Order: sequence, then structure tokens, then C-alpha cells
Amino acid sequence: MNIVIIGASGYSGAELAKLVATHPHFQLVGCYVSAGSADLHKPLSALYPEHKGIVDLPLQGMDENAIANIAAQADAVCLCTDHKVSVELAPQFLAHGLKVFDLSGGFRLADAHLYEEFYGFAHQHPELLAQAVYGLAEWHSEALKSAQLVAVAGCYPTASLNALKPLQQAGLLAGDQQVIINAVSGVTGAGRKAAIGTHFCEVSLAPYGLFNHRHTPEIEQSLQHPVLFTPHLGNFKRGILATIYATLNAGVTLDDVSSAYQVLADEPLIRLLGANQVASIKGIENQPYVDIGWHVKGQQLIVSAAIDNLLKGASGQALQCMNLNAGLAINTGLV
Ligand SMILES: NC(=O)C1=CN([C@@H]2O[C@H](COP(=O)(O)OP(=O)(O)OC[C@H]3O[C@@H](n4cnc5c(N)ncnc54)[C@H](OP(=O)(O)O)[C@@H]3O)[C@@H](O)[C@H]2O)C=CC1
Ligand SMILES: CC(=O)N[C@@H](CCC(=O)OP(=O)(O)O)C(=O)O
Repeated sequence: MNIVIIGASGYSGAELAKLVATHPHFQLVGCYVSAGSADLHKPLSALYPEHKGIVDLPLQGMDENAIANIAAQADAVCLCTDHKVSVELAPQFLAHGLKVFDLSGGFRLADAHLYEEFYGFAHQHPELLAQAVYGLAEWHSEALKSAQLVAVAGCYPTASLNALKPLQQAGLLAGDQQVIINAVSGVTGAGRKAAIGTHFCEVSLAPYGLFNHRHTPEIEQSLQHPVLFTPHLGNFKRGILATIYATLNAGVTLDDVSSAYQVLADEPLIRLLGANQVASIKGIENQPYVDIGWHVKGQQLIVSAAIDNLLKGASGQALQCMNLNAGLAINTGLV
């Protein structure tokens, strides 16, 4: 596949550019930013010196000729752009027959009305929501093989869902109890553009998005179980640690929980740390995995799950989806 990345100068786009450029079967044929970008024409490696010799392609602008130029040279585009930009761009590429892998939340929710409530805009292409395949790679591998439009799963949902879906699927979670998810993200989760809230000297561990973060409906849609999700911003660069509290059905044992996780045992990018183990940021920084550990006391369950937000939470998982779509092993180019 010849691949173009839009939003290549951002944190997830730059990470994905490196993964595609070093992939054994994909070719990176273009890197794009907005038409008025301050980084126009610079090689990506001028912004990210660690990419030197790996991705030296220049950043091109999304001007009026860009869509046609990209359609002439690429088989697929990766949208590493803001949700609203992705919603605007995706249909234009689909109309040219290109595959679209969108890293934003623009196509993740099935109910268009939720976009007004949780994203703050009315969705302009609700007809595409039913067509989009949710890119939680390990859980939708069959549908991803033939998808034209992939809505790569969000970062917090990726950690939370891989930790909870095995238990939900095995019927272990008490149906009348909310699951509580407290998750801490590094600052790269907020993107590259400067803002006072993510300024190094201003960041202090604190919750945000209480009761209204857009990942709540995304998690609930896939889990089919109510959650109380609270994200936190931490003063570190990359990684997400989710600590999850749930009530188990009466009689469920630690062994039952451990057995339920075996559904993921053969997945190369999921590391089951096991019972009485905890996941950590250190374990997954710059790694493409999700790490999961669990503890049980009576009916109480605590699960910890960790991912690198820019890899398993964004570009790594996008590459997993692209691998499946191209008929390759899910971990090609990752491990
Ligand atoms: N960071 C993370 O951990 C994760 C991010 N995501 C999602 O991925 C997407 C990108 O996030 P992130 O990498 O953090 O964002 P950044 O803010 O770091 O990067 C955004 C990129 O989009 C470019 N851009 C802005 N406007 C346009 C436009 N109109 N046309 C083309 N390119 C444009 C920017 O360049 P310029 O402004 O110079 O044009 C930049 O390259 C978001 O939707 C985010 O929600 C998903 C999972 C995790
Ligand atoms: C720390 C921080 O700000 N994180 C972002 C989530 C990361 C992201 O970009 O969200 P998606 O995975 O939905 O694309 C936020 O809470 O909005």
C-alpha cells in the first residue's frame, strides 16, 4: 500500500510516519499539514530530529489540488487530524476510492447526536458512521480486513476496553454496577500545539473532563456496560495508566477472571501480566503493547492497564488496522 499521512507534523502523525516508513510492505509517499501551516515545506525530520534518514519527506499543504494529487499516488490515507477536520476530509478521499484510517474520534460513535453533546459540533456526514469499522484492532479483526473507512479507537478506550471486554464477554461483571475508570495520560495526549493547560510549567496531576469526556460514550458503546470515566493529566510525556474498579457477580473467583483474560492470550500486542500484577507507564513507554494486570478481593476487582498513547493508543493501533486490511499479520512492522 502507498500511504499518505495528513497531520504528519503532529505527535501521532509523526509517530505513524516513522512506522510506515520503516514498514516492510508499506510505502510512505506523502506527508501533509494544513495549507497555512507554519511548518510548510520543512522536512519532517527538521521537526523531529530522531526521524533524520527515516522520514525526510517535506510537509506539503492541503491546498485546493491536494486531494487530487494524493488520490493519484496513494492507496490509503491516514488522518492524524482534529475530529472536525477528519469528518470534512474522509468523504473526499472515500469518493476517490482511497481507504481511510482516521485516528480522530470523527467516526467512532454510531449515534450522530452524541457528537453535539460530546464533541461540540453537529456531524456533517452521519451516513458514514454506519460504514466506519471501529479500529479496536484485536476485537474487530474480521471487519477490519475489508474496511474502507476505519475509525481507529481512542487512547483511553483502548486501555479500558482491552481490560474490560474479556470480563464483560465472559459475563463476570455485575450488571447493575457502574465500572469506574480512573486514567492518567502523559501530555503528548493533548497534541503538539502550544496551550497554557499543557505548558510544562503549568501541568500538575489533576482530573479533567469530569462526567463529560467524549471517551465515555465511546467506551460504553463498545463495552455495553455503564462506566464512570475520569481522565487525568500527568506531568510526564507519554503513556496512559488506567486503574479500573468493578464489582464481580457473586461467586466469581480470581481464577474465573484469569480464565476470561485467556481470550487475549495469543494476541502478540497484548501482554497479560497476570493475577496480582500491576501495569505501569515504565513498562509500555515507546512500546506497542497494552499491559494488563488484575487483583480480586471478594466481589471487588481492580484492573490496571497501560499503553503508550502515541503507539497502542494511536499510531501503533492504526498500523495494526492497516496490517489487517492489507492481509498481513497484525503485528507486522511493530514487533
Ligand atoms: N496525541 C494522542 O495521544 C492521540 C491523538 N489522537 C487523535 O489523533 C488526531 C491528531 O492528534 P495529535 O497528533 O495529538 O494532534 P497534533 O495537534 O499534535 O497534530 C495535528 C496535526 O494536524 C495538522 N493539521 C491541522 N489542521 C489541519 C488541516 N486543516 N489539514 C491538514 N492538517 C491539519 C497539524 O499541522 P498544522 O497545524 O501545522 O497544519 C498537525 O500536523 C486527533 O484527532 C487526536 O484526537 C488519537 C489517539 C491518541
Ligand atoms: C491528555 C489529553 O488531552 N488527552 C486527550 C485524549 C487523546 C486524544 O487525542 O483523544 P482520542 O484518542 O480520542 O483521539 C483528551 O483528553 O482529549
